[in-house]
Amino acid sequence: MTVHIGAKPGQIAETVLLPGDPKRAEWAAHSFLEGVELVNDVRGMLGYTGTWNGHRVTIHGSGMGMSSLSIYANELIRDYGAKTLVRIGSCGAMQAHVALRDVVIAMTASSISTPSSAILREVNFAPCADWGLLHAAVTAAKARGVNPHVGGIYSSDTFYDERPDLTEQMTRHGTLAVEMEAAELYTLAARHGARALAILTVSDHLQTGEALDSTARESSFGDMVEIALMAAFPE
Ligand SMILES: O=P(O)(O)O[C@H]1O[C@H](CO)[C@@H](O)[C@H]1O
Ligand SMILES: O=c1cc[nH]c(=O)[nH]1
Repeated sequence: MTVHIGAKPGQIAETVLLPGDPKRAEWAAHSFLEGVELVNDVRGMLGYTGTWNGHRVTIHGSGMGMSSLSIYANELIRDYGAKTLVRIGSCGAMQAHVALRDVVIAMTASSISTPSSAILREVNFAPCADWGLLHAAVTAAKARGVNPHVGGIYSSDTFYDERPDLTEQMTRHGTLAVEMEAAELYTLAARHGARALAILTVSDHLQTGEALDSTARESSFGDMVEIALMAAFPE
């Protein structure tokens, strides 16, 4: 047990899918895994372990924002031995050619700062996805008939952003979408020798103002979960 995860040693798999929303962890575990066991509910942050095609997988909420993700990713990697961490999140599209329900795979994630900035100090570290996972996710998406957008995203510290100039600059520099966790996940994985990837589904659009309702969000997230599992365990 750790401060924030009640699982016993051995109850967390080496491969962990990390949605921000603990309820998405519950839904994905029961929809895609077999032999599902609840392994954490400390603070309502649900984590489940089961199998997918015979492979052990944990699906565990990360909470919203890099500070929350940092707590769970640190404990999962350092205390439970997680080696592959795939974020399965929602995001806001920043480009006209990225549409609602599209899948975005983050090659890299820009940020203003992350919880790791204090360690990295003057270095503008470039957090990047694990190449093997990224390649496998693109292959998996295409095999499912999904054409993902692959490129840079922005990991924001705020959901209610009051810097339209910043959004404008990120958009101008080709950033595909905004979310709130990937930059710190990639940085922590790099520090601890783990593999990480963020696969996102577009839930709203910054340019058009369109947004999925909560039911549509759930039904649109299935592709993302399957792509994450196929990328973690390629044939
Ligand atoms: O849907 P999740 O995975 O929570 O991801 C996005 O949604 C939350 C904001 O609503 C932030 O956590 C952001 O990164
Ligand atoms: O962080 C997020 C997630 C979805 N949509 C946004 O605009 N921001």
